[in-house]
Amino acid sequence: MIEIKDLTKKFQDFTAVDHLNLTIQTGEFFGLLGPNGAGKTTTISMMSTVLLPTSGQILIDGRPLTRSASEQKRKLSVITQEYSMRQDMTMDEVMEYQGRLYYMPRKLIRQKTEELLSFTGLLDFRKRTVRHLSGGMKRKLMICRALMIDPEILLLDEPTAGMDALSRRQMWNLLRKLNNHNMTIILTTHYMEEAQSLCDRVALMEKGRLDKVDTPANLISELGAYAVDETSSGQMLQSRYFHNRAEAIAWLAERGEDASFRSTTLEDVFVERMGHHLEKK
Ligand SMILES: Nc1ncnc2c1ncn2[C@@H]1O[C@H](COP(=O)(O)OP(=O)(O)OP(=O)(O)O)[C@@H](O)[C@H]1O
Repeated sequence: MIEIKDLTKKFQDFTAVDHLNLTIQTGEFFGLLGPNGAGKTTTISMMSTVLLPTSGQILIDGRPLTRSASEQKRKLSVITQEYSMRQDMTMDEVMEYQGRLYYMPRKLIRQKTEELLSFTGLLDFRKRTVRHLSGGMKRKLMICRALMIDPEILLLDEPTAGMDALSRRQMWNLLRKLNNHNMTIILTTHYMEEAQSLCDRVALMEKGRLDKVDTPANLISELGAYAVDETSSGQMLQSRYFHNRAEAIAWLAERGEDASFRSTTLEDVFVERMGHHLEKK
């Protein structure tokens, strides 16, 4: 279990993360969502101890996470937005280098490399250098590298940013597989469809503060699970949300041609909640 308690990060006078409180259960698939600058990456960076909190703390299984808490740190692996890998190394070499960093025996390094590259569908490309990998393959390789030390918790900062729809879905399947092996996964994403499809619960952040934490289904049902989009001359005007299907259909009938009916999505929740906050600026 991960407990984030009153976690705050200031950069000089600017507060990037403001008294954040969250509890994430073991085996949970958890999403950190929020507009640009909400504090998601800063939160992930504190969870990986790359950044130190200004105040507050993070507990892993009840014990404080600090830079020197090697037992707690070993439970976590982080995958950042940057491809922090040497371009001239092959996949095999990247994995071997990682294993050696953690003083793993050679035999175990070879065995885990085989196992992980096969698990992620990269085995056929193991002799390729990083320079010659596609963006999606590089991200998968970063996951393999992060899994080398058998972490219990995987932190991913925008794991599918810039990926095409097919590669994104492959990545989703891979993350689901890992989560099914009881790995706790925490990711940040700007893709609401991704969060809705993968996450057990999501936290909506805005300006460093927590706005709401819940399951995507609860957030959607709170807004109203039935949506009617109102249009005029093919232009989208606004969406209305209904808790009751019959009411939504009645409204649709009233609007005639200038409306369409659909299910509400997490993206609607995001736009409604975050748009509201922006208007208050
Ligand atoms: N090293 C730093 N020094 C000063 N300000 C910083 C630093 N790192 C982040 N910030 C600021 O903190 C705020 C939160 O940044 P963060 O990168 O955590 O946001 P984010 O939610 O991950 O955004 P995005 O979705 O754009 O990646 C931003 O306003 C950012 O400019």
